Amino acid sequence: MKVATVTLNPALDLTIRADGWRQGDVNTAQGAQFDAGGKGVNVASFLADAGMTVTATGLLGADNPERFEALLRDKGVRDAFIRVPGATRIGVKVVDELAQETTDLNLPGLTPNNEHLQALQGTLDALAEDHDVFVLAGSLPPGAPQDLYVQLTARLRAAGRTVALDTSGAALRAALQAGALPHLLKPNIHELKFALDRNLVSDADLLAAARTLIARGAELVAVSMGERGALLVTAAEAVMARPPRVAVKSTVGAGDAMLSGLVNARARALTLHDTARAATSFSLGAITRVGAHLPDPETLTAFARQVDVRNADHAQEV
Ligand SMILES: Nc1ncnc2c1ncn2[C@@H]1O[C@H](COP(=O)(O)OP(=O)(O)OP(=O)(O)O)[C@@H](O)[C@H]1O
Ligand SMILES: O=P(O)(O)OC[C@@]1(O)O[C@H](CO)[C@@H](O)[C@@H]1O
Repeated sequence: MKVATVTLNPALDLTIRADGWRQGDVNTAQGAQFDAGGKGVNVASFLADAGMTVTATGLLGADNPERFEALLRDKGVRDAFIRVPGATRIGVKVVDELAQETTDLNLPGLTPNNEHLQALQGTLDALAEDHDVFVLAGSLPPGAPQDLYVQLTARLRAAGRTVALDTSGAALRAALQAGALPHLLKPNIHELKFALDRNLVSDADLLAAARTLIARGAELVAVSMGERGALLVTAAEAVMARPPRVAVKSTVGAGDAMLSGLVNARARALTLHDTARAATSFSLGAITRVGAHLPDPETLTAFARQVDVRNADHAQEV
């Protein structure tokens, strides 16, 4: 199975470790590192670590592509990014390991023109010839139409391809209102509340919301809730996956790892219980290191064993 990830608004992530830092103070930091990032780039990196054949496309700034090129080369991911003038945005991530907190400062990104968007469409049409799954992930770049993911999803579905979507804000709202929903959706709970304009208070509310999306054509909806885990819903089943407590190095990419685990589990035709376990183990692997990399298979298996997965039809309040 071949997977293509689509990152329209990648980011060069600058992770700064500053234990005990305080907003508005002069703070001392322990260290910093740059990583090629953006949700689809992270998914490509996780899936390559899981042994899958991956192509990464999207829009990449021509002025600072080196770290992205190096990551894709090192992981054996095919680079099908369209270069656009300017530098890819920086995403600042301040990690406080003492407080176990990660703070994100995401810049807006480069503005593509019509030519870039048409070139992207051409690349996707070509990839749709022989790629089975398309992962559309991350925010839209400034100036892009809010229904861009709706258009891409409709076209890829019409070509018979499987589509997974993880986005936020107005782009997610548009995607959830569209006629053709993606097969796989992984919003976090805040993104889902905003997109549906509903105050989802209990597990029952969440389950009902996910089921409306399933009724409208999605095959799997995974609503992630940070350290509280994730609710996974299909037409036949619903499960709640609670992670164990771990020492977090950075929560950046936790959701991307979960999405990668869902895609990987689908390729392996796992049951929903095993999918929940595997996807959560990917997230645990991601948050126990900085950068979008999975640990060795033994560590992943050990994490998977520690995930508490139960039927969610009679779940407790979240
Ligand atoms: N602090 C934590 N402890 C244990 N597991 C966590 C923690 N944070 C996240 N996870 C795991 O990662 C999964 C995805 O996390 P989360 O809901 O934060 O995704 P997200 O908001 O999409 O993340 P991002 O946008 O940063 O990639 C959770 O369902 C959970 O299994
Ligand atoms: O602005 P977006 O696209 O919503 O999020 C961008 C981003 O926070 O997502 C990844 C983590 O999920 C990071 O690598 C990146 O900086």
